[in-house]
Amino acid sequence: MSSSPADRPQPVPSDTSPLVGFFGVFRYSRRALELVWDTSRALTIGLALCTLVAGVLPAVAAWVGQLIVDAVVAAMQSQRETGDAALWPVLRYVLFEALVIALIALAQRGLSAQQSLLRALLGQKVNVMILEKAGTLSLAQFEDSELYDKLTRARREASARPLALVNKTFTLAQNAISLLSFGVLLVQFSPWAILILVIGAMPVFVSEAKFSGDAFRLFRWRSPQTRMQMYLETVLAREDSIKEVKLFGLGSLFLERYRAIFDALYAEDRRLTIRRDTWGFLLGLLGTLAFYGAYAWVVIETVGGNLTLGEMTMYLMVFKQGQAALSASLTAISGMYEDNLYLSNLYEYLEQPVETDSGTLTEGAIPGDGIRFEHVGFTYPGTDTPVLHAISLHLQPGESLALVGENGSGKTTLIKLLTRLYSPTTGRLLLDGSDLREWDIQALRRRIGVIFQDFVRYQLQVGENLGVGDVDAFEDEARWQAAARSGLADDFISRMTSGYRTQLGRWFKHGQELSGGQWQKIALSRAYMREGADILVLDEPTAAMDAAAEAKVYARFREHSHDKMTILISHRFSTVRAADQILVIDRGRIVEHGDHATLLTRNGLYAHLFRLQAKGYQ
Ligand SMILES: Nc1ncnc2c1ncn2[C@@H]1O[C@H](COP(=O)(O)OP(=O)(O)OP(=O)(O)O)[C@@H](O)[C@H]1O
Repeated sequence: MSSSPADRPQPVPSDTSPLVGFFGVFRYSRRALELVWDTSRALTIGLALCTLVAGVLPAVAAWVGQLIVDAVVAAMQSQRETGDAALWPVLRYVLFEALVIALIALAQRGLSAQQSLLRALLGQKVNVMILEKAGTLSLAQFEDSELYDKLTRARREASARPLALVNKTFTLAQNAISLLSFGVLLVQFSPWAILILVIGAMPVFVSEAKFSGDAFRLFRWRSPQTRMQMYLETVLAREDSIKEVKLFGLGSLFLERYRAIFDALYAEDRRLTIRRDTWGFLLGLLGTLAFYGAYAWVVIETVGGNLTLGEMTMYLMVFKQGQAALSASLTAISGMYEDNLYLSNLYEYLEQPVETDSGTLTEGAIPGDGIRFEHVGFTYPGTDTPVLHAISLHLQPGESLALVGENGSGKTTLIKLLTRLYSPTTGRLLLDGSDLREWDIQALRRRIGVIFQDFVRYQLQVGENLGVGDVDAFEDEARWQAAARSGLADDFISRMTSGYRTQLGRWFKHGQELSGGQWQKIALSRAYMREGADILVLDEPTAAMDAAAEAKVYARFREHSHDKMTILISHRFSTVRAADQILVIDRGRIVEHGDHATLLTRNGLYAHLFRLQAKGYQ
């Protein structure tokens, strides 16, 4: 299993005291409540009201129960003494109790109806928050495995967790209200009875708090394993990886690894569950013992004539329901730890600091100066080895630049710096005389049309796959067609069943798949959608095309780019040789720089590689 530093279990705050742990369950309740409040005030108020009603009414029902029994006893006595007893005084209490029970049912229905409405609204709200935040993160942040982990976990449980936490907080409140109102009734019997009940319940509370804390820590600690499980699920069940999984027979190997991770996690879970439930049961017995001790006390007092039958009925009901309320509270508390874990993850993700795009320039200090790299060096975040060293170059409008170098020499990285996906670690990069960092990021990106080797194959319509190249013309059919003509894609698109409206990819009905070369033509056309761009960057755009298509692509490219700056990355010297400047990069350094003729006469690395490839074609 991978064990990069980011994957290692993170140190966990050691708030091991059970009480600190206990109050920890409320850490995110306030924030969850705010979130729910922002989502729908009416539903939140409704939820709170129903909680209150459902919390108080059980005690009222118990009290009415007492009134019924006492009224029955009085009526029986009057029947015995006078041979007549009025029924209404008894029946009105029965009616009242029926009303109270109906109200409890109404409150509970109200709770579940409002909860399901809130769940839908909240799921949508949290998902939008997560995705909006994703739009503000830098590429480097996306590549940070820990942040990515937070993002995926936040998305997986977006709809359920915040509401679950609010529900459990409310359940706890409801049960606390019930317990309090039971207490009000019970205190008339004896304050000692309450004390006995509270003391009896304490041990199980403490143990629940301790084990829930352990579970919380366990969840956090095992996050890398869970992530690996999620990854294996994706590889085993996604159409883009299934081809290799089948051909290499990886299915059982990966499934085995998936099972092994589960087994290890399950063993830990089982140990914790057994310990938690054994202790829960033993300590719970203490509580039960206290309850039934108090129960026996009430019975003895009634037999001794100190309590009426009605009071006895009420107290017994209070004890029974009190115990139920207590165990519901415990269940809520242990579930709240898990919800807290989710919310801490969600908020850590949402509060991730974003790099501010400080620049505001929409025009450079020296318009027409072009692109300048001045001693640019770069090290990827989270690594120590520089991948670019002291790169300097100047590209003017109308000029073309080709980058040549072995795999991993740093060509794509250079483009990532130019497009400000990253900023240089040393040196600076200028466009029209102004540092890229001073440019307004949108203005800068409008000027650049780029296709990376790993361009995206959107599962959208063909036309939309072109339209993404310029969001302002996303739906503009005339622009799609013009771009497709420039990218040599119009031919095959017009032969497709629904032309530009054909759905691509296999995820949706009637989706069609394209060949590798056809996809590249789509990507190329996408770059041509950027009509305002005067910097065109093609990172190995023709690797999957046949030779005739490639020759045509470059002829068209040159037509388009006579007044633009073009940067081309290619391993094919037949395309590289036409560039005005050729930069040969080796392990992040410029080793040769010049045009084709100059570099051949220098007889260096370029000449060597060129001849090697030419020989291959003979
Ligand atoms: N996101 C990243 N994080 C860390 N290191 C990276 C990242 N992307 C690339 N690298 C490293 O940077 C170096 C340069 O990679 P780059 O993609 O720029 O090479 P390239 O010249 O474009 O290669 P190729 O010809 O294979 O496309 C490589 O050593 C690579 O391992």
